[in-house]
Amino acid sequence: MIYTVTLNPSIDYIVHADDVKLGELNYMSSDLKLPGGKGINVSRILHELEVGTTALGFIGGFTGEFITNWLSRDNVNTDFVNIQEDTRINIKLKADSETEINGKGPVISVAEANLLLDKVEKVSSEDMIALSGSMPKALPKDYYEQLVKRMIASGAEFVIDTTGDALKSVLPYGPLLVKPNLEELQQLFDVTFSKKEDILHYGKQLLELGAKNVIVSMAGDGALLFTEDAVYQGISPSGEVKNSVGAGDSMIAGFIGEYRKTGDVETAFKMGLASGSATAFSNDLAKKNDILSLLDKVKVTRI
Ligand SMILES: Nc1ncnc2c1ncn2[C@@H]1O[C@H](COP(=O)(O)OP(=O)(O)O)[C@@H](O)[C@H]1O
Ligand SMILES: O=P(O)(O)OC[C@H]1O[C@](O)(COP(=O)(O)O)[C@@H](O)[C@@H]1O
Repeated sequence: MIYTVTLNPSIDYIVHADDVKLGELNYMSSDLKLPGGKGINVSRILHELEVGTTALGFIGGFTGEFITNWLSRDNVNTDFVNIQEDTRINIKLKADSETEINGKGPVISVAEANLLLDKVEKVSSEDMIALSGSMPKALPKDYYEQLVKRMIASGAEFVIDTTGDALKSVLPYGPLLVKPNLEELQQLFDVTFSKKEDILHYGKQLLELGAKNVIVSMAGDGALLFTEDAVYQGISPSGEVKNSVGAGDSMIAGFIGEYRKTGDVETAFKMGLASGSATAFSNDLAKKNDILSLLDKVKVTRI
């Protein structure tokens, strides 16, 4: 079973507007509400790929109900901790350019936080856990580290997709995969890349700090995979981008789902690239057939 953990789920409110003028009344041309939050997206894609998954995390209020109803309608397993406050709403404004305004997230009580720690302790060595996304401010700064300590005691492997100090703090515990995008990698090391060698250098740094595999994702420019033995360059297929929200989460799901089946990082990387692009080319997250039809168009070379 692959468990995902989303500490700060969201309704992603996708708003299309042709011409937005700040300070004036604007009308939407169309809108769409989707369940969001990084771990939930990972679970939705794993389910599409027919990999057993259960989404864990904190969920609350009418917004939380929207998410649980959606997931239950799609038969995605969940085992959330129900919290007192409302799950957040993240605004994704698609006008001339794409603007995102993510909510801070609800307050989570100490008792609620402890319930999730107790849940992850019950995983077994056969399971994998994907920890994804930002933390609501109310949680202690070392909450991700607390989660990791509790679950690796069982021997389960974990992957983590978060940023900054929360990411740095769990690298020594040996995540199977971390997947910063270019911007997140620069922020993590407080640097600005000017050439490809910079990306290669800092990608390898993450291996040295403890990650077993690293993917640096670069949106339409594909991604780089760093393993113990080699570096691979992945080229994404081209296509019409409809909504790239969740492309990174889809990439993680594609990678870990395939890795569980084959144990082969290169094939897993291909599935990750196809899943990320298939989501970028869809309004919602990708469907299985969209992902599979892109697999042949993904190119991976050892560099
Ligand atoms: N415009 C695009 N065209 C083709 N593939 C894309 C595009 N945007 C994202 N992808 C695919 O999804 C992956 C993850 O996207 P990226 O935007 O880098 O992640 P994140 O959503 O975490 O910022 C990319 O490496 C690529 O494979
Ligand atoms: O937890 P964070 O970092 O605030 O991000 C949450 C947002 O990220 C998403 O999971 C999308 O992430 P990616 O585009 O990086 O795959 C949205 O569904 C959600 O609104």
